[in-house]
Amino acid sequence: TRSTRPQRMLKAVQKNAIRGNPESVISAIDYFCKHSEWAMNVGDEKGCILDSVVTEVDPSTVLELGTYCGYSTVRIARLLSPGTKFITVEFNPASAEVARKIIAYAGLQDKVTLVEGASGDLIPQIKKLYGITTFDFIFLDHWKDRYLPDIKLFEEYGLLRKGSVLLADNVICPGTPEYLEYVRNSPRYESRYYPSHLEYTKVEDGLEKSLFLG
Ligand SMILES: CNc1ncnc2c1ncn2[C@@H]1O[C@H](/C=C/CNC(=O)c2cc(-c3ccc(F)cc3)cc(O)c2O)[C@H](F)[C@H]1O
Ligand SMILES: [Mg+2]
Repeated sequence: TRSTRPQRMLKAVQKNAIRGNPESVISAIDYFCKHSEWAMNVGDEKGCILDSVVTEVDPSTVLELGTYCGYSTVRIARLLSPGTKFITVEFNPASAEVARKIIAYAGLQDKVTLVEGASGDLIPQIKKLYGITTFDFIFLDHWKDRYLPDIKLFEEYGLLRKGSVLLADNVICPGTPEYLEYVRNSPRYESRYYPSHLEYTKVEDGLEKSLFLG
């Protein structure tokens, strides 16, 4: 049977990257997406914005929704201080398997807890299952129509604190209009748009950073 795109991406990492070297894993995936097959990783341009926000926040607790192949997981994990709790959520078992292998190839498996499941099911249980009270940094990159319902779950289950930073991918393309409207109009958030481009293209896209005010 034909391989999947994530499986071909993993092969490219195993062929072109250096085991234990996160930068080379990131470069190998970007090269694969630019020269072989486009894939919906946050990419190098938006990835640099992601890097700068993670570095600025220097979080002790991190949540990522939508692991996919683990590209942004590797980007984030490589910047975290020792002891940081990082949970990434992926409900497609095939994607989760590829992500685990890519994260391990980068040597970052001890920094990341990859949870297989749906964000809507996991969020209510995170405190109980992982002993996390609030998240300092959340990266949203899963189904675009789930950003808004999930941010409301964060509020409902008390997973945000004054100063929590949420960073959302694809707020222009494919777009997350309801989410944008919410975070930009709610008095409980201070939002800022970071203009960029859809990964590996010249199409306009960007990231929305939202600070929870408590
Ligand atoms: C709903 N709760 C979930 N819980 C756990 N894992 C989940 C959940 N929902 C999805 N997943 C998991 O998260 C991933 C889904 C990512 C979706 N991403 C995109 O669609 C997306 C699309 C484009 C795009 C732009 C232009 C174009 F022409 C074509 C595509 C660009 C992007 O950067 C994206 O991120 C994974 F696949 C799914 O199993
Ligand atoms: Mg995305």
